[in-house]
Amino acid sequence: MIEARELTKRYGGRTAVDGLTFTVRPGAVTGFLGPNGAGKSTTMRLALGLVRPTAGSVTVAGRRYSELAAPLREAGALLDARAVHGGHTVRRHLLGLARSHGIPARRVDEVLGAVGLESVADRRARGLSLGMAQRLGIAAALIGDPGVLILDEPVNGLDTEGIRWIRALLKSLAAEGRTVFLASHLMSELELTADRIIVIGRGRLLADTDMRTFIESNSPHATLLRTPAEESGRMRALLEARGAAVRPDAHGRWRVTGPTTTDIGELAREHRIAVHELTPCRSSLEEIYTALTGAAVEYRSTRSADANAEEELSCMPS
Ligand SMILES: Nc1ncnc2c1ncn2[C@@H]1O[C@H](COP(=O)(O)OP(=O)(O)OP(=O)(O)O)[C@@H](O)[C@H]1O
Repeated sequence: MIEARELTKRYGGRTAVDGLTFTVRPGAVTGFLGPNGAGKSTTMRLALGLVRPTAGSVTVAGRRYSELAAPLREAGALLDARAVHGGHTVRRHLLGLARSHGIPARRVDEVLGAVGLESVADRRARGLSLGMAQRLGIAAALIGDPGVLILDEPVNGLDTEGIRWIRALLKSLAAEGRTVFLASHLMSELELTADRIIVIGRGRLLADTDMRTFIESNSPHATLLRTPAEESGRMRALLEARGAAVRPDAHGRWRVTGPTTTDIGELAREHRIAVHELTPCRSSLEEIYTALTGAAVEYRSTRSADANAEEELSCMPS
């Protein structure tokens, strides 16, 4: 468990983290999202005792990180995969960590196996690809078999196989009852991996909810409908007579807002109109996130990427 209460960090006149209160619970992967400069890394550093809060508090496993008797056994972290002595071999790096924290050396082979780095155990860290360095960082985070994992962009540099691997790993760690706190810019990946989501912007909390609720409650109540061309005018009229808003989409379908998907299907059946497609809409995490954080983006280009945020959210099959 990670608990932040009114957590605040100021650097001079700049507020990086602004009164954040949230709880990251065990047994789930919690995604941590926010635009560049929103304060994610600072929050993670505060949780790991690397910076001190200006006000408020953050605890890991019920204590401030600095008060943990065996920190690596309580919380493992990956903040910067390249922050490793380049001259050390993979094995030596992990052995050093284990020895300095009273962790048995056999644990090194276990974590090397868990992250798939056995074959490069004797290679120097500076010769590793970014993807391998990420795996080494994850091995280091796991070395104390901790109940809490704090991972800042662990997917960076991983190829498709690596991304699938880390997704399965994080889900299995959460299923074992661990707390997994994961910052990532890869929305589609986070959507697949995280059970819960915490969104911040300019240091402030914007959302703290489970992923499904976040997507469902922020998605448009709309349905895509395709009928045979000769029936589409009649279908539209029937829908509009019931107060539905009906617009064509770019693929020759009606986008229907108002009635439920079930009601639309029943209406078509009642009037003996064939239905070739009936798709309830939901938005992607990325679209909802862009709309939510539009106002909280600190560094934006003049031709802003969120210029489209005002536009209607798209439709993906639920
Ligand atoms: N050591 C520091 N000294 C001064 N300002 C800092 C320091 N660390 C972070 N900041 C500032 O605090 C704010 C939050 O930065 P932080 O790195 O936590 O954001 P982030 O959400 O992790 O961003 P990114 O997605 O780009 O990694 C930024 O405005 C940053 O410039």
